[in-house]
Amino acid sequence: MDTIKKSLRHTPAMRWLMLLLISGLTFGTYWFQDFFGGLKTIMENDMGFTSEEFGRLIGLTTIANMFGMIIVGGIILDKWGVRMAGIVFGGIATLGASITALASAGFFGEDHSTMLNMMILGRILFGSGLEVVCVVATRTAVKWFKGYELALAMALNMGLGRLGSAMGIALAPDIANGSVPSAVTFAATLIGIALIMFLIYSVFDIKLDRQEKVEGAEEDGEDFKFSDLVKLITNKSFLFIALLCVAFYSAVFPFIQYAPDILINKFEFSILLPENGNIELFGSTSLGNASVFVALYIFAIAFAAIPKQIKNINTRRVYMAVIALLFAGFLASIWDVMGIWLQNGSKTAALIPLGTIIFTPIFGSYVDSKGKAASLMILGALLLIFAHVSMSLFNYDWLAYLGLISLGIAFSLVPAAMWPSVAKIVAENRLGTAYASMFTIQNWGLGLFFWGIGAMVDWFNPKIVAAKQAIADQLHAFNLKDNTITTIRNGLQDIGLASGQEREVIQEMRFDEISTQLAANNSPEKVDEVMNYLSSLGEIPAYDYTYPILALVGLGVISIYLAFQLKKADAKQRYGLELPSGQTPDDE
Ligand SMILES: C[C@H](N)C(=O)N[C@@H](CCCCN)C(=O)O
Repeated sequence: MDTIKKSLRHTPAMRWLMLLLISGLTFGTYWFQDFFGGLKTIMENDMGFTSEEFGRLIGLTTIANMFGMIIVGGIILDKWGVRMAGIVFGGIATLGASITALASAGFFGEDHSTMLNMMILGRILFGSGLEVVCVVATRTAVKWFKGYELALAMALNMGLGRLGSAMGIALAPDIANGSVPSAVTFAATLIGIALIMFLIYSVFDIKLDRQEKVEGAEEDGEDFKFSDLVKLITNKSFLFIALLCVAFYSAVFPFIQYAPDILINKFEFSILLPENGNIELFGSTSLGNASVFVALYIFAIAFAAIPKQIKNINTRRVYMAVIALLFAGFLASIWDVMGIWLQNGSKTAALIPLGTIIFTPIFGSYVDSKGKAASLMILGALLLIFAHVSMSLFNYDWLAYLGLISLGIAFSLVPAAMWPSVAKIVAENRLGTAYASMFTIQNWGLGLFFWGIGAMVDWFNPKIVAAKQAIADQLHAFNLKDNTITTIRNGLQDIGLASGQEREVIQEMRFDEISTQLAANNSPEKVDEVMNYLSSLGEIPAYDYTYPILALVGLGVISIYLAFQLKKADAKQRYGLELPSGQTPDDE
């Protein structure tokens, strides 16, 4: 007993401090993975990106993982332990993020292709660290929390990842303020800070290792083995769940990247928040807006993850009532601003990852106590189809909100049912191989759809793409500060007279209205601002997203087929996916 008392991880404050230190990497990498989603319009206006180039930048982030980086990372993790793996792969992610930031600021050259290619190089490096860093964080949580509040620690860590995604998407346009490099540099700095936090963690990790050796504790070894892989892929249930993982996540993560742009183009949501849509804290609107997300995260955890820790039922009820009251007060205080946020592309899209923080632990508890995992995956796939159909084939705001809510529920439901099911299908000593191979093929699907959706947007909207580029090029050619509204208008009229694909769109423009509006808006000085005005006036038509989203409906249909096949295979192979946690069909 004496030795147990001496180990750092047996002190609650130490465990939670360690969780905070390691979760920085989860938060920072998820932010960096997703924040470009909030910047797509600004990247088009300010940097001349097409949707295909945007998709290529995001899609190629997965390339190292497609070709086995997760497997290599897993092997290194097993050989070197969490400390070294975290430092090496966190370092690679930080280096990649820094290169992306420098490239976006024109450090390697200011021409479009140099910027794009160097940003891609940075993202490839970042992606090489990304997935392994997430596994490191999970393994580290196990190392410190096994025998203690492991489920809560994992929920908090995953929740911080989702919070990173949500804040990245929602706040990137505010941080950029019309200039992409500021937002990229901010995102890269977050990973840098997270790496420093991990280095501080490492000092405690060394100490724990010394202490735990005294206790004789070992890390749980889940090495990747090719012989295990062969056994896994001949198992029908595993095959169906792995393919479901590819199809489902490919319909969700890429959609989230494009969701702000879809809401802006298809449902006419705002690109930037109007002044009265900002919340101020200590004189800063970025801080104020960010604080809303942090508060929502705290409420989500308080509702979904903490009650399980309270054993006394009466205490739990009082606790829930107090949290509900506080939440109602908080909502009332931001009610008006929320109305404006729900009309803004990036703020609304950010609610999808944010919602999962509350719903995933709730569905996770349901799966633990009642089972029905395979049926819930079928339900999740159905919700996914509804979400994408409602946003591709229809044009109603209320239906889009319903679609987004369904997507948020599906995004909480399927992972909550899927990941514990893998643990039922696969023996514990093969779990490392199972997750590594699932993540590897998942990255093929993600890469294809991140890139493919952008390519499809360009493919189905050639005239709008050409017109946007011609207008942005013309505006960049001016020094807006030195030009009058009349010069801008005449310049736009000139390209309207030119030949080319863009001609049709530009000739439709109502130039008098453009001048009046630009003048009324205090003669904007940034290309991005002028482009946004033109879009808000309807002078630049919106992209048609129908077919790109319909492709995701196809993934939903594949998901539902796979979920049914999984249920059938489970009935034969008797893994008990429909049973509560800890029960097997033989117990019945
Ligand atoms: C993209 C990444 N490979 C992924 O699948 N992330 C999952 C979390 C998986 C956690 C498994 N214990 C996600 O839902 O973000």
